[in-house]
Amino acid sequence: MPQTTQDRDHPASSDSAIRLRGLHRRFAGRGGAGTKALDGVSLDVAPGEIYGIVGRSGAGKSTLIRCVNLLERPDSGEVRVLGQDMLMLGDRALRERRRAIGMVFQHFNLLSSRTVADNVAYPLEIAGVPAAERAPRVAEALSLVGLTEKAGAYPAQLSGGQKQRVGIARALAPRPQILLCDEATSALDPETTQEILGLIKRLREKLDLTVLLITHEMAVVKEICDRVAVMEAGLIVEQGRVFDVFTRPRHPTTRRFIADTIGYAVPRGTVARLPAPRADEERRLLQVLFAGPNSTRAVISEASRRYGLDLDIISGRIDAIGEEPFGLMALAAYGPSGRIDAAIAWFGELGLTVTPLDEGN
Ligand SMILES: Nc1ncnc2c1ncn2[C@@H]1O[C@H](COP(=O)(O)OP(=O)(O)OP(=O)(O)O)[C@@H](O)[C@H]1O
Repeated sequence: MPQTTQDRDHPASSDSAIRLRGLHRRFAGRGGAGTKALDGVSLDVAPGEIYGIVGRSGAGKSTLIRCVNLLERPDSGEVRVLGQDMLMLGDRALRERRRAIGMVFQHFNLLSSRTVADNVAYPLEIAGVPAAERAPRVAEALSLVGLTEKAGAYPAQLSGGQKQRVGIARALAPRPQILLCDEATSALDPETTQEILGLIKRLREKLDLTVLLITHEMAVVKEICDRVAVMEAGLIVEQGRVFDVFTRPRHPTTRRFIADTIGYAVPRGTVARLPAPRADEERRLLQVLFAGPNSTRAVISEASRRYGLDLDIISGRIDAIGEEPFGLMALAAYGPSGRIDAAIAWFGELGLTVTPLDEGN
């Protein structure tokens, strides 16, 4: 089955740090046809980028990210990491290759009986790194995450954010080129989430890492990712640069994710204070997202003149993704239904994104 994806800014796949092609993975179910966790997924992650995969529970995100280091084997498809065809590797070569791929987990997966330093040393022990070499590598990894002074502590003595720093240090100890983050901030409070995302961003710069992360939170993608893929039912339904996907979402699932993150419903009290529409007109609440050359308020007054509508600005704010700003405005549009539709279509032609808002959430 062809992949229903809408891709933008696809990098040259031969240069990809991670290249996935046509991945299928089905899990046997009780009696029935089973679950298609991956239904033909292709993806390219460029070296040095932070790439986010977002989707609701059950979309197939975990299965996909686990296919990159072959914790999960796809039934069919191609997995290339740093140019290496992973599915061709024997056990020993695969173990070696995995050292270039660090992984960070939602629930940290630390060994409670080991100190912080011994947790970080663990993957080096498994890899057979001699003890004399391990100590400086552990010190280096702990310094990168700012936890040098906790080397002798046990996981139970740490906060959630500190535990995740240990998880990251452990992933970095074998000096990987790629970091996989499986819902790395989902168990953390918002402030600690920001702290960990900031750390991942700094580590990417400092160590030239390529980061692939999965999350169910579009806010994480907005904060940290360069590009994003939206997954649903084992498929990527949309992918592209985060700014483009946020400001011009094409797939309904993406629109819902974006609305949850940046959209705002109009408070009930505000709606109650709006004038009622006349008998021959309709009132519709709209959110207009401005980005690029037409991001000016003049567009609103021109739409009002062109289509003979009253367009009341209820609220507005400027937001940004990375360094790129965009504007969000809530409008109450009054006029005949057909003319409101025509104005919405005209906004669309100008490249603005218009979304109906619920009255009174
Ligand atoms: N080992 C397994 N055995 C059977 N079914 C599985 C297995 N792993 C995943 N699945 C099923 O495959 C589908 C995709 O699961 P997956 O964990 O990849 O989704 P997800 O997007 O990561 O969701 P979540 O955020 O809840 O983990 C789900 O329907 C899940 O129940």
